Amino acid sequence: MMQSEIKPIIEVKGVSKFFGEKTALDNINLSIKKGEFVTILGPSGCGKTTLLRLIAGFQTASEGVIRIAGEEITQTPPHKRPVNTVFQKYALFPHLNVYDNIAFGLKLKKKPKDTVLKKVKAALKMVGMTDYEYRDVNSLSGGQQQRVAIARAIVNEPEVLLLDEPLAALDLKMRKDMQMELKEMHKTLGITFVYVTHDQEEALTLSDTIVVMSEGRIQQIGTPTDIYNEPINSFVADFIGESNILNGVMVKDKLVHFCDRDFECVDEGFGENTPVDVVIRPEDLYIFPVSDMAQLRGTVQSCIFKGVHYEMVVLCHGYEFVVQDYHAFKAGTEVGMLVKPFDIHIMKKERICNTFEGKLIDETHVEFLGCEFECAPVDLQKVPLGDVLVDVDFGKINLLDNAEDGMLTGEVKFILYKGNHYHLTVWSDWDENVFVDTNDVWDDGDRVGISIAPEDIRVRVKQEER
Ligand SMILES: Nc1ncnc2c1ncn2[C@@H]1O[C@H](COP(=O)(O)OP(=O)(O)OP(=O)(O)O)[C@@H](O)[C@H]1O
Repeated sequence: MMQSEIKPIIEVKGVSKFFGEKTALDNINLSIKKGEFVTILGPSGCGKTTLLRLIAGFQTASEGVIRIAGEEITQTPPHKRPVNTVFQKYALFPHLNVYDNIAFGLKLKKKPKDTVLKKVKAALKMVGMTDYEYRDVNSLSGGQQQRVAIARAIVNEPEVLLLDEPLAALDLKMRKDMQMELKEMHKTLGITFVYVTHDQEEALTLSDTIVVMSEGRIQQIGTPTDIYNEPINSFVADFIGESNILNGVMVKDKLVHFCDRDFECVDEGFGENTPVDVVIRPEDLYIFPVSDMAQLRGTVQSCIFKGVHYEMVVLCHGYEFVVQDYHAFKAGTEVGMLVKPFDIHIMKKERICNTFEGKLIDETHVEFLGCEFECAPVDLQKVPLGDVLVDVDFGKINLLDNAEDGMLTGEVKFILYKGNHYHLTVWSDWDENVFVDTNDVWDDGDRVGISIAPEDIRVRVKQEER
């Protein structure tokens, strides 16, 4: 059957979830095909567990519709949905042995004893735990307990298996083994797996389709290769594997400028002289002793062995490039670098400065982000009092160690290193993102004060929306 002919088993349409003021999910649209292995991937707090819980029925959507196998189940309780969930914590009954844990659901449904026996044995075989049926679950290792949890979920023959970071509590070796086994199980069972993880490598290894989420929204849906090779924006590029992400300017079709020179690339349709993000994977930079062939010349800052390859940081035109190669170039070495047009990925910038909705109060005061800011005098003939837009450049937002010293406060949520500076997303306590370019080093989760000088606040007319 053609891929496109396969009916969706799960349809999520316009789904949002609010917890009080907090938007955990914002207009999610997702269609999952029968038999697919779909991974929902994203950093902590992006809403992936909430989405899974809505599909499972442990929580209800604030807006939108969820269908499973063609039936609307938005308000259907969990036990009436054709799904089973495996959680990160094994959630086994400690007073029951392995057999009784797995048989629990079947016994509840009053299935005949010999059917229960047959099904439990088959499930145990599937997870590689034959002969463990009479063991006390407390005597099992973490990995074995998780296998029992999976057996308990699949014994009910659900149409969809939901897995919420099921391997997160296991050590690295066990996790890798279990990943392979899960993939095998998926193939053998032929049912749909919806898998939640924050581990990009796990997502790339396991999935047919990856759904990348950030801040309650879907950023990109695609196959692992699509997502890795053609990330849609710098967030996805950074989240999926390591990348060099630089500010550049698309000069014209197939020509991009960064690091003080033009590079041929394959991208088109960005217009002329358009600011863009340029993404180059560390393995796509060729590094060699400096020669005329070099497009970029730089000095190696550090070189560490990573097991198979070396990872080097090369300082070049004030930008730090991460380069991976099988050959080591020692710190201090002058090197040349080359990148093929095909390996330069161009991404549209989602924004080039902060734009906030605000209210002009008088000639020198404007309200936005929940505060009243002093601004440079505004010509009231051109910009009347009332609703306005306020632009502030990324580099003109000051972050302060002492949160109380700011005009408002926030939390550093996402850090992107752009070769010669950091681009931060700060979630303000006014529940709006503030984007900041800085050379200072901040950590994810840092509480900060935010201040803006009056001369850096640009007020403009808010165009009537059509
Ligand atoms: N019951 C709740 N009440 C209030 N806020 C909640 C509740 N559940 C989740 N949230 C908030 O919704 C957002 C999304 O949470 P969710 O658990 O779905 O994220 P996640 O991507 O699964 O993160 P993690 O990997 O850390 O579990 C978070 O900001 C979280 O604090």
